Amino acid sequence: MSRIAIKICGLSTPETVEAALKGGASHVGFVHFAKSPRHLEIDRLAALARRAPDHVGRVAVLVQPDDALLAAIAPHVDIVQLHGDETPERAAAIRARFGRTLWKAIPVKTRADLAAGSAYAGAVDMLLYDAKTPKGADLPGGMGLRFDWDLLAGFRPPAPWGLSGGLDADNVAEAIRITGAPLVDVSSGVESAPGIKDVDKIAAFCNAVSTC
Ligand SMILES: O=C(O)c1ccccc1NCC(=O)[C@H](O)[C@H](O)COP(=O)(O)O
Repeated sequence: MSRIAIKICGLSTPETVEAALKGGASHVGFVHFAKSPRHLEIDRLAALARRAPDHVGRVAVLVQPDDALLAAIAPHVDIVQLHGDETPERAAAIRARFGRTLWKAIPVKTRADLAAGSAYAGAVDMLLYDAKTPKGADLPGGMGLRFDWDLLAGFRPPAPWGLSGGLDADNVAEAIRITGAPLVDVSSGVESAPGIKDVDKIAAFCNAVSTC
């Protein structure tokens, strides 16, 4: 396994889950959000999550989930990643009620956006700095967009953190060099088309991270 944690997100087939595991991913991510090309119904999400061994974190990516959805999905994963406009109070309540490790995506376009993470320190276990998607976009993540990594150079995140947004095998080493990210998260950059993961791209991404 790489020194830097790797989350391959938006997996939707057994073959691509296996490719992530073979590449040494520390986390595998599954999206439950109807507008996403990576959306998985709960039974399929659960079946894919079961393929990961205990040392690999299984992450459910959710957007403003209500308690009923959380009750249905949380038993199948180790980590819930909140990727919507959930408040710190709602995040803390979810963590307390469902007993899962909680990650919160922080959408970033400008330096001012980084500050939003502070309010979640103590309420969640990890902050995932991800590129902000355009107003009115169907998806709050998974669009292959990147933000200016220099914003994170010298920045002291208020909690454990990871980097996301527009990463791929060609740019991830530079992103890690600039930001010092301890975890990198990728979706579009290991796809051949939206929602279609590519086993060779997953291998290349994991390989690129392992050289860092
Ligand atoms: O991937 C999606 O379709 C998605 C939908 C709704 C909320 C979040 C989503 N993805 C979140 C992720 O964790 C992605 O890995 C992250 O945004 C990076 O995506 P990309 O820039 O495509 O690598």
